[in-house]
Amino acid sequence: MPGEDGNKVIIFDTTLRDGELMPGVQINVEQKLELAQFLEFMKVDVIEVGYPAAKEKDFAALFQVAQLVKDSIVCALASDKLEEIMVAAQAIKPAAQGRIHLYTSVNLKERSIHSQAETLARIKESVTTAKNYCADVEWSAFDATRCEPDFLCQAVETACASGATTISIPDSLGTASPESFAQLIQMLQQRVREIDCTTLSVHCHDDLGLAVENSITALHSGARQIECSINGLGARKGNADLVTVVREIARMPDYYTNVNLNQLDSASELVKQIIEKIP
Ligand SMILES: CC(C)C(=O)C(=O)O
Repeated sequence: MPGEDGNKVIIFDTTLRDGELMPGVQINVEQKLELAQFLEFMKVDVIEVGYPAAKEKDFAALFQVAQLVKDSIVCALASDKLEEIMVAAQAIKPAAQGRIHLYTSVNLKERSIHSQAETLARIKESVTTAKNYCADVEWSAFDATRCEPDFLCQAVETACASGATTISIPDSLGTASPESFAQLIQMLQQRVREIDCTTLSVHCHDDLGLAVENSITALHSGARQIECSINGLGARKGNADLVTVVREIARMPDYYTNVNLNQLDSASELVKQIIEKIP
């Protein structure tokens, strides 16, 4: 991975985006602002604030967070549709450090050469377009753990060649085991040479209660960014819990994060209070 220090693990918080997909969770713009400022204060590296093309309030939240937050990267999610990329770019315009996070589903149900070629073309076009707006572009291989491995390699190669600076391998439905997830990450490291020029990220869901273990295991296979959320909020059973991930890494001799360990309990409490206020 690029950068001066290969042992640093980048902490990417998605409480404000994937966290809101947990049944019953809603976070309003003021609460997003409050939590984003706290995440910056505790030195989270990347804050994913929302999906602005899908939710109008996320556009407002992103635009305001982007004006206020200077030390963390402010990130907006978009699919590979060009209209969505433009909305994401507008939402993060005021950011001192902005990121556009793109995703494309790589688990193709119909495995025709035609649909594979179309998907690769969409990845190329979307990453290239996002790069015109923002130097920092993350690309996620949605449903990577259930994708055909040869096609996953081609998709990742395409995203790297088109200029993605971070490649994320999500276990979108939370079906992977630590062994199978580690093997997948190792396979990509071995077969896609260009991945070395990017930061390799993981995004694990907790359907089997393995999101933290899968994320930590991936570090040994070369991942250097972990996507997680405070109190593990996220779609269905949630994402890897940031508090646990950061504490686990702090106990490991080979890796470190920039996150202030003394603020973890307060962050957890703040999110609990926000959830309790939901009518
Ligand atoms: C959009 C992507 C990153 C996602 O949330 C997932 O794969 O679970």
